[in-house]
Amino acid sequence: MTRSPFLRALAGETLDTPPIWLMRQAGRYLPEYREVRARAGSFVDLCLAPELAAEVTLQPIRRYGFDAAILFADILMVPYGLGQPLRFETGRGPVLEPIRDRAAVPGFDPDAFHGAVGPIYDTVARVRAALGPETALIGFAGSPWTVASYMVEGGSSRDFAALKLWAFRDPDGFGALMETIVEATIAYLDRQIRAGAQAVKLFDSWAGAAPETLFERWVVQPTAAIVRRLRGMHPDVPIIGFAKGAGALTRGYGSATGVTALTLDSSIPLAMACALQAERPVQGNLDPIALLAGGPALESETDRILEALGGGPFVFNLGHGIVPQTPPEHVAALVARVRG
Ligand SMILES: Cc1c2[nH]c(c1CCC(=O)O)Cc1[nH]c(c(CCC(=O)O)c1C)Cc1[nH]c(c(CCC(=O)O)c1C)Cc1[nH]c(c(C)c1CCC(=O)O)C2
Repeated sequence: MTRSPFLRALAGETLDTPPIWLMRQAGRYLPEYREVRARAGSFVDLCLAPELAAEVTLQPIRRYGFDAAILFADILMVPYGLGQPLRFETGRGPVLEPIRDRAAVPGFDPDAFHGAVGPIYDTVARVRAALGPETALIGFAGSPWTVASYMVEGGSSRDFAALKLWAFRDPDGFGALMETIVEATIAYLDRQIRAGAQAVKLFDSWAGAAPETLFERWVVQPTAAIVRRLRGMHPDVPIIGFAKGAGALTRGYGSATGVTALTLDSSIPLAMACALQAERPVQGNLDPIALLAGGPALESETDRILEALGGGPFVFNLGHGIVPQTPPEHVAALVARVRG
């Protein structure tokens, strides 16, 4: 089977037209998503309903012909699978019962975990069966540091004080939590790959909250452990790392973790992106607000990125997720611009 453009770029090929997909390409900016969402019950219910989750995964592929689909689920399905109560409140985001000491750390029980999140593997299989060979399917999980941030803070956070206090004061106890998350994440991604995911992405959305010492110990090392073990099981499946907000620490992140490719957020200057691209394929990094703006600003921002990174192994993407207010026509205009 000829590989899709997306997988070719991740294998290090430079393509005449870079493949494109967008973070949060399935979501509230699409009327057809809002329609399914309204009849799904809760957001967690939607993530666990294979027919509906497959449908919303495919919606942006039908509309725009993106080069990759990303499984519709959430990074917080790992805490859910570990038995931590989870709900999403409108206007507030995720709400979890915080875990803040070693006594509260759950162990990893594979049967209970896969029993709870098993429908997600069905979604993967359904989506893979519905896609043509030219469209790749990406599986994903959060990186342990970011997943831990929600488990410890009990939701989104501004300063990550509870997370960092625990990591600084009690590295052994915090390490027990990280160990559980690492084991669950490996098992979860292994099952996504076996169900049909052809690449996986590790989202470390809050990597930028960690100072250098915590970054090395709790962002890099757990990610490296996941990469090493998954690669042993699935040597040909590319693994994309996304250490959002890591700034200058992004330089060492690729080689220290062993990820195949890097997603770059919009704060990474293109000169630095080019230097990183000399070592591994890169993906990014249009500002989602430029996509919201549309018009000449969107065109010039897009062209700068294409000029800087189009001459090497590259996947066009945003530097973070599409914002819900984005007009769907702006996405169509972006795809047309990238495909020339
Ligand atoms: C940090 C994080 C989360 N989830 C995710 C991350 C990492 C990427 C990032 O930094 O954004 C990853 C994620 N979340 C979702 C996907 C699905 C696939 C896709 O990208 O299209 C993916 C890959 C769906 C979702 N996950 C969520 C929605 C919106 C919920 C809804 O439709 O009601 C979607 C489509 C909810 C969610 N999920 C999360 C939060 C903080 C929220 C609330 C904020 C918000 O509402 O945007 C946690």
